[in-house]
Amino acid sequence: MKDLVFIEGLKARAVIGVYDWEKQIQQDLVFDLEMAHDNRVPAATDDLSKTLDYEAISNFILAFCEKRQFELIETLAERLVEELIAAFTLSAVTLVLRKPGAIAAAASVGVKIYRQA
Ligand SMILES: Nc1nc2c(c(=O)[nH]1)N=C([C@H](O)[C@@H](O)CO)CN2
Repeated sequence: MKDLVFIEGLKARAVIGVYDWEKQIQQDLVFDLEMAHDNRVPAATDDLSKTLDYEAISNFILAFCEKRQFELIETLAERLVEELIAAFTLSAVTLVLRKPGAIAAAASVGVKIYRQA
């Protein structure tokens, strides 16, 4: 089964970084998610409650970034995916997390993880 629900280019602000100056400011983060889901079920019923609600998941990510603080983007990615799997009963998720302002000479840097429940 190859169906997905995805979120692309979700922009959030977070206190994130290893250096002292980074702990005093918020920086931009950008999230791409692919979440496995059998989309035939919501399509058959036309029922939001049978979907992975991308609005609810986006709001969850924005709230997570607002209230949590980490040094590494790896840690943020791992903790966020753990919470998403638990909160939305995800079976599998791929997360790409970019920190576009981190390296001036690079368009972006980041991590990509894939986790199964
Ligand atoms: N693999 C990683 N490398 C680095 C990270 C990180 O979170 N993961 N973080 C930093 C600094 O916080 C950097 O973003 C400051 O510009 C360096 N390398």
